[in-house]
Parts: sequence; structure tokens; C-alpha cells
Amino acid sequence: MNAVSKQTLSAQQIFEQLDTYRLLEAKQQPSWPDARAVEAAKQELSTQPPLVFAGEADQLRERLAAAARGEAFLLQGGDCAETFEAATADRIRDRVKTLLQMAVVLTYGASMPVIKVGRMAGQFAKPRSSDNETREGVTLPAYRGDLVNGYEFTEQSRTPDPSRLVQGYHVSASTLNLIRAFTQGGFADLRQVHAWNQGFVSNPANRRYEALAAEIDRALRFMDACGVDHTALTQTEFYVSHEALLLDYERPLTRIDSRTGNLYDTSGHMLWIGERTRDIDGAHVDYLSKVRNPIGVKLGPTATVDDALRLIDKIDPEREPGRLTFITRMGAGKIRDVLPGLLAGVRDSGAQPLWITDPMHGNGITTATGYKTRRFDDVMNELLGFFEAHREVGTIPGGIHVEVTGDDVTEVLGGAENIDEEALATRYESVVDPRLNHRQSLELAFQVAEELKRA
Ligand SMILES: O=C[C@H](O)[C@H](O)COP(=O)(O)O
Ligand SMILES: C=C(OP(=O)(O)O)C(=O)O
Ligand SMILES: [Mn+2]
Repeated sequence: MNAVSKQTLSAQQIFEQLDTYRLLEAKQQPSWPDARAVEAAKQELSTQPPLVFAGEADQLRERLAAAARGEAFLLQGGDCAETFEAATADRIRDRVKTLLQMAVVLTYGASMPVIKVGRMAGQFAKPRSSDNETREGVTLPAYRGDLVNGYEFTEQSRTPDPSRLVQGYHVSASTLNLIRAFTQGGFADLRQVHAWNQGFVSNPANRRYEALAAEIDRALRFMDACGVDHTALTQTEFYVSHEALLLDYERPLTRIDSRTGNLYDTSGHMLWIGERTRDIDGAHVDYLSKVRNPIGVKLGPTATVDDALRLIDKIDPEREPGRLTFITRMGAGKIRDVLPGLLAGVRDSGAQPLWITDPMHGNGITTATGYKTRRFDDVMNELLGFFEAHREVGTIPGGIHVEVTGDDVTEVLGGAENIDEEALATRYESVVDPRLNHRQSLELAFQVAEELKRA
């Protein structure tokens, strides 16, 4: 839409254009039992202030454009599914600390700015393989994230409850408030690089981190001694993102930016479309093609060059740097076969999206005892395959997308502490997918830093 036609459109007309998604198929939406209660929740959400500002989303788009050019690296990470219960000060702080630590390791390895984007403050809605779950002969609706229903396996808890949409907004607001306080209020000051390591159980990975932190400290003292002003290091940019799955949540939080007249989904800085909802003719792609936020799209092993090109045409027709991120999640066994062709096909079209890897979602397994898990080695193998594919094609490996937590959980098999199938049971807390624990997150960051040094 050009500037002239935008000016002549009323707010009502702009929203009418946005709302064409309603005519398309929206996969993975809950069956709300009470339509009136959904309308009331949406109405209430539409009166709430935005969670993020349009200018921040624009700034992130510029940062992502730098990553697509190979001048920065994106670290996107957090829980598979946030929960309302875990939105406590300590646990939010530990997740932020973990991401800050990973970012320091990557920055040092890459000698490049690392863009920090949490899967936080809105990652509350989940696509599921099955609509139902059966336990001991009882079948109930699957858990679809705290924005929809409760994890507890009772009929009441599993019944979709639209008041959760409003609750999710408030939990997101308080999570984001804390993130902003941590990252703007001195805690993310690079001189705190040691403090981010405190409170975690001592292990070789955080001892290695400690050694790196000591080097950074020395460098900062050197800069001080030389009189270099490094006040810029006292704050850090930290953005939030989630899968924009639940359109009943995203729509009321989509607003017209008063500066430009453009639509922004103010529920998060960056929104992504999942592997299960990326159909080119579906509601999610249509909806997100109309908001100005940076948009991610997951691409699994069946994605073709044609799929990618159609997504580019629809979501990024102007080929705007930083607008579109492809998040590949192929699986360790497939990435080397599938990704190079995709990268080459997109490159040959002249488009330059940001390519990042999600080495988690193509590597899921279920143990005989019923735990959903992944092997750390498969995750690392996919990461290496990602760098190899980009080297082969001459494209830019621009970032990683990972499921991590600051907690000392036992959800992913392996890593240097070698969590085995038996150990999974000791502290498995995720309500959907297994996350790297704090130690595994640092181990992964160190290994990726090695790859970045090579690159
Ligand atoms: O993160 C997402 C999960 O992989 C997705 O929700 C599917 O999980 P499921 O196969 O357990 O339903
Ligand atoms: C559901 C997810 O991923 P995907 O859409 O790639 O399966 C996720 O990121 O949690
Ligand atoms: Mn997941």
C-alpha cells in the first residue's frame, strides 16, 4: 500500500483490510465453548495499552537487516511454552541471565553484535499434533498453552477458557516490565558479566564462562584506564517474540501506529509463524503479511524453494531488509540434504531473508517411558549442518533459535553432564517441549562461538 492510499483510508477501512484473514482457514485454533466470552475477552484486550511500541519493532527490523548482511548474529531463545505460574521474578531473571550469558559468549566468538530476542512475554499458545490427549483411558482436549487452557489433566482445566487471553496479556505485561527493568536498569551492564553467572550450580561450562568474564573485565578496565567512554555498555537491547498462533489474542493487540498509519501487532516485537500454520493460503500468513513487525517463518524438511519464494512474495513483497526471517528446523539427519537447495533457490531469486536455525524442533524423540526429549548431540549436529550448508552455498548463517531455560532441569539428553533416560525423570518441568538447561545452553553457546570464529 503506498503512502497516498494509506492517508485516504480510515481506521475502519484499514482494519477491514486486515480482517480478510477471517475468510481463510486458521489452523490450530481452540474450540472455545462460549463465543460470547471470547468476544468479551477480545473487547477487553482491545482497550489495553500496547505491550511494545512500533518504533521498537522498527529498530529490531534494522538490527535483523544487519544480521541478514552478516554484520550481526541473532540469538532467539526461551521456553517452548511459558506458563503463568513460572512468570516469577526469579525465573524470569534466570532466563534473561542465561540469554545474556549466551550472548556474551557468542559476541566474543563472533566479534559481532548479538541481537537478543526472548521467546518471552507472550509465548503462551501451542500448536499440537493431536487435538486430544488420552491418559489411562480418559480423553480430554490437548493442552494448547496457558493462553487457552490449563495443563492439569482435568476436564475443567483442559476446557478452553477465553478469560486466559486477558490473563496472558497481563502476565506478558509484567514479564516485559521486569525484562525492561533488568536490561535497562543496570543489571545488563557488561560490568555485571560476572554477576550473571551467580546463583547457578557450579559446573565446567559456567567455569569456562567465568574465565571469559574475567577477560572481558580486564578489557573493560583497560578501556577505563585509557579513558574510553563505554557508557553504551550499561544497557542492552532486548526484544521479545512469540509464535503468533492464537489470532483471537493477536487481533485485539494489533494497532495503527499514530506516526505512520501502519499496522503493528503490539503483542511482541517479532512474531513468527509455526511449521504447522505456514500455509500460503492460510489465515496466519495473510494476517502477519499485513503488520509491520519483523516476521519469522519456520521451515521444516518438507519446505520447497517454491514454498519459500511464495512466502517471500506474500510477506516481504518489497524485499525489505530485516522484514523476513526464515527459521529452518530440518532435523540433524536431513539438514545437509535439504537446506543447501533451499538456500540456493532463494539466493537465485535475488531475495535476502535472514536465515537462522532452530536445531530443536526437527530432533524430537519420545522415550519408552513417555518423555518428550531431544539429544544434545542431535541439536549440535543440526547446528553444524546449518553452518556447513551456508558455507557450501555462500549464504549467511544469521542466528539461532533455541528452547532454553535458566533452570537446572533435566529435559534434553546428553550434554557434558550426560543426562540419560533415567535422569530425565529427576527434574522434567516443561509442559510441552524439552529445553536446554542452563549448563547445556552455555555449552551450546561455546560451540556455536567456535563455528562463528571459523566463519
Ligand atoms: O513446540 C512445539 C511442539 O513441538 C508442538 O507443539 C507439537 O507438540 P506435540 O507433538 O507434543 O503436540
Ligand atoms: C511449535 C514450535 O515450532 P515448530 O512450529 O517449528 O514446530 C515451537 O517453536 O515451539
Ligand atoms: Mn517447542
